[in-house]
Amino acid sequence: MSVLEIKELVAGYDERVLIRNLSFLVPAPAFIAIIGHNGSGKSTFLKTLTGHVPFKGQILLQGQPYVSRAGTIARALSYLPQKNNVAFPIQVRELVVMGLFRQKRLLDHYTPADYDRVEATLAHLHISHLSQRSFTYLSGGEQQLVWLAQLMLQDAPIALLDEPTQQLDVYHKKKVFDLMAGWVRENQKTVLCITHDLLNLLPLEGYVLNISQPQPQLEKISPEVILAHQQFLEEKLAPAIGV
Ligand SMILES: Nc1ncnc2c1ncn2[C@@H]1O[C@H](COP(=O)(O)OP(=O)(O)OP(=O)(O)O)[C@@H](O)[C@H]1O
Repeated sequence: MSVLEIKELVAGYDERVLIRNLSFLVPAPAFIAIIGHNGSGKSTFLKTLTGHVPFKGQILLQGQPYVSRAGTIARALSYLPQKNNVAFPIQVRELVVMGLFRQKRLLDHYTPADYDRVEATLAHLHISHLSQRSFTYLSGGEQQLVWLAQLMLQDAPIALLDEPTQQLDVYHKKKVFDLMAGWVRENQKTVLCITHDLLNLLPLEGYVLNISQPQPQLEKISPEVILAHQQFLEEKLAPAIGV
């Protein structure tokens, strides 16, 4: 059974098709970097996978057709959007513990054991010192690391991340790419990660999918492949064609 299969996917908005006839197969847990120019449709593709953008074609998650069972989809996917705002004051540990929501019933309380898992995850990300801080006062990069902690607790087999390293310094960018590589290698997760940080991909095992190309397909990461995509992306994006 494949982890993820996309067959002749067409997706976009009323006036614009952004993803046209995309097909690929991820047979086993893997890291997939989704790259492309600004506005090429990378976020649109992830939002298609989360059910927020209408599509034609087929999406199979762990062998199940996308439209078959909503519960299956929710359990299979975790998603970290590009912009994730919190409009109320909340402590970091309270925000991170919400990552366990799938494992809880509606009125269940979080237990001391749940908070132990939160602390262990924060420690794994080297941000234990943020645990008691108020989330809204953290820096953009610190907030991004907190969202990653919450995503890790969700523990879904397929993680979708929209530019998780966008606001991070070079040290933390590298750490987060190492972390995602670890999820694949040690926890058999599949990670689809939108990024503009092509150089960070060089040491990784996995694939790139360049949404700016006319026929995007999975290509194994190697220095040559990354360099070719870097050069491709340094050119202007061809204008998208309307429906
Ligand atoms: N809900 C929407 N309705 C109509 N058009 C939209 C909608 N959301 C996004 N778009 C447009 O679709 C295009 C692709 O947007 P998308 O966010 O998928 O690009 P992206 O590749 O993720 O870009 P970036 O690298 O800048 O994050 C953009 O031109 C955007 O304005």
